[in-house]
Amino acid sequence: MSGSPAVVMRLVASAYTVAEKAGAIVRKVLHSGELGIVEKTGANDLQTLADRLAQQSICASLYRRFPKITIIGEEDLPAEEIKEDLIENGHSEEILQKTCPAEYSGLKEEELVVWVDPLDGTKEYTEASRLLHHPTGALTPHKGSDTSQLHSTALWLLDNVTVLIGIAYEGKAIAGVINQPFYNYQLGSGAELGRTMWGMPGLGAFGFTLKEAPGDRRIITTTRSHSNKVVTECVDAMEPHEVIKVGGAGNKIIQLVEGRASAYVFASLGCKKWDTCAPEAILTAVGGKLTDMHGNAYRYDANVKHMNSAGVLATLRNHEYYVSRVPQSVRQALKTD
Ligand SMILES: Nc1ncnc2c1ncn2[C@@H]1O[C@H](COP(=O)(O)O)[C@@H](O)[C@H]1OP(=O)(O)O
Ligand SMILES: [Mg+2]
Ligand SMILES: [Mg+2]
Ligand SMILES: [Mg+2]
Repeated sequence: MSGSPAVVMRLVASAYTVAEKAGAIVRKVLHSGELGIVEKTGANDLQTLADRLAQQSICASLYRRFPKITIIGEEDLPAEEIKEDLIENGHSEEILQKTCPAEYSGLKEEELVVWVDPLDGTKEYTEASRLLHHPTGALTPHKGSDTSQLHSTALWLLDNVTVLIGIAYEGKAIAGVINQPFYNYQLGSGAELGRTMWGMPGLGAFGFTLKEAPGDRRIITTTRSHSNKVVTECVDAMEPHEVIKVGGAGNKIIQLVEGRASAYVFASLGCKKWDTCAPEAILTAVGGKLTDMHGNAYRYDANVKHMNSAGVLATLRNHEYYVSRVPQSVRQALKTD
């Protein structure tokens, strides 16, 4: 490679390190026990101090380096001076060494739209915190006790949490970074927590080992905290061998690419563009697909509606099968934009 790296590669390289910093903020707020929870539209739509700080950190850090990009973050925050210790100036040297796919090498800052979900799986994050900071002391569990059980549940919930930074060009998700702040929780105290995955269609996906779910089983991953009758009806229509209910859109895409699930099915509104942009880029980079329940692609232009009104259907393989199983009643309930 000659000359300076392509703008989009520099942006992904920065987003990688910025997502790591956001992940560290998410861990720190959890340990403080002071979550500062705010209800947005209701009890299942929450915002915490971690969502706020992580978004401020991500947006301010990226804008400092790339002043002309458009960033759309989940949280509505007042414009204010960001504390310097929230700024991340680093980047991943490894990403800068990669060759940018030719079609993206000439993209300009002002053509890129960045979709930021500072904390995906907020509901699970707050539930985990409640368990960990339970008066019976689940933070310091004794083996075999009830608190040990609470502790395990809390850690399992925390594994649902991710930080999502997606990059779009001409309405398409062309790069994505996912940080999973509590990855490796099974290794116990003292283990270094967190990992970062990233991907770009045409270049590949990194930070995990791609694995396909068993071809002879339909394992459906779906919502844990935003279910309703239509959601359940649609999962049942897939004739699943197994259903896994977990939190977070990022987390469910990780399950697809690591072979724990064959399809992510969410026949409801609720997920927004920042939930799906980064996951879609990584999934597409390994040959998968993310669409609405009709099999139509979502667009990520700066001016699109934020809500993914026609649901989310994502697979690594056999997308058409799952689209074909969506019941007529669901198709009618969820119209393509
Ligand atoms: N009804 C809803 N209200 C608010 N956010 C939702 C809703 N449904 C889904 N989401 C967002 O999509 C993610 C995936 O959904 P689910 O966990 O239910 O499968 C959630 O973690 C949440 O993102 P976030 O946690 O960033 O607010
Ligand atoms: Mg939210
Ligand atoms: Mg989210
Ligand atoms: Mg969020």
